[in-house]
Amino acid sequence: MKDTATPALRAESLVKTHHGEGAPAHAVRGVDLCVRQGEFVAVTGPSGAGKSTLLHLLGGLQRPDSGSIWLDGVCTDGYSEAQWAVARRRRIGVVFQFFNLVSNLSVADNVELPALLAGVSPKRARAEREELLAELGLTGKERSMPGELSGGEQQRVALARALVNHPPLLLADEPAGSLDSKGTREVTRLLSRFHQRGQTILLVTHDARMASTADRVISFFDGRIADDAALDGTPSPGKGISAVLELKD
Ligand SMILES: Nc1ncnc2c1ncn2[C@@H]1O[C@H](COP(=O)(O)OP(=O)(O)OP(=O)(O)O)[C@@H](O)[C@H]1O
Repeated sequence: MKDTATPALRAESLVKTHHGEGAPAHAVRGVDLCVRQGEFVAVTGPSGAGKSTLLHLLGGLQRPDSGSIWLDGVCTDGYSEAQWAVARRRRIGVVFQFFNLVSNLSVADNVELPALLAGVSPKRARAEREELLAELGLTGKERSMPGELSGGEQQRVALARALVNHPPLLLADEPAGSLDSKGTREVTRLLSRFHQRGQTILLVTHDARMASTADRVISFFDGRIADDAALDGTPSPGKGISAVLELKD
């Protein structure tokens, strides 16, 4: 049985400084974070606050200068690239603003690829893909190439790809950042639907309506958590569902 007491994600004293051309950018300056199983957390904040860097650290796409990250209670200190790659295949789904689809693979192949890489049989990968594409309203698009789809459709394929291995945690960085308001509503509804089924989600977004569908909103400012709605002692108001119901076409 799933241990719901163990946080889906925990980070302690995370620090990351980028050394580029100019002055060092202190993107993450000591972040402690705990995300419960099944929680939907939105991270908001001004441009340059360090939100994307934080998500990259939590997904193992960049390494912290110091601090630790636990996935489902397992400490990732000392994880190799290969171990992070396995974690991203099995335990963390990642969706970014720009779809991250393989442009010369069909929709079907894009979605099945992570499953096949994780050792799932071709038959099961196909079944998972069919189920997800149907769920995301993409049946009939299997043979299309990413470049033949609208932005909203591409982002739904990216979601299918991120979720095909049923990762306990979904990290989404501005998943609707390149979409119009209709596409944003589509992605918002889908995230909410997956959350209602128990998916843990950590979402970075500039979109206030999208953030309002989460259980908890963290404001990130200058590399630090400036405000965390879960810290003020109020129980989660369950506003997520009502905010989604308010989203009209
Ligand atoms: N690879 C990098 N090399 C150098 N500096 C970087 C790098 N990535 C990010 N930075 C800097 O780190 C700081 C935080 O950037 P980050 O992208 O994490 O912020 P953000 O809150 O996600 O911004 P946005 O909302 O605009 O995407 C910024 O000053 C940025 O310029």
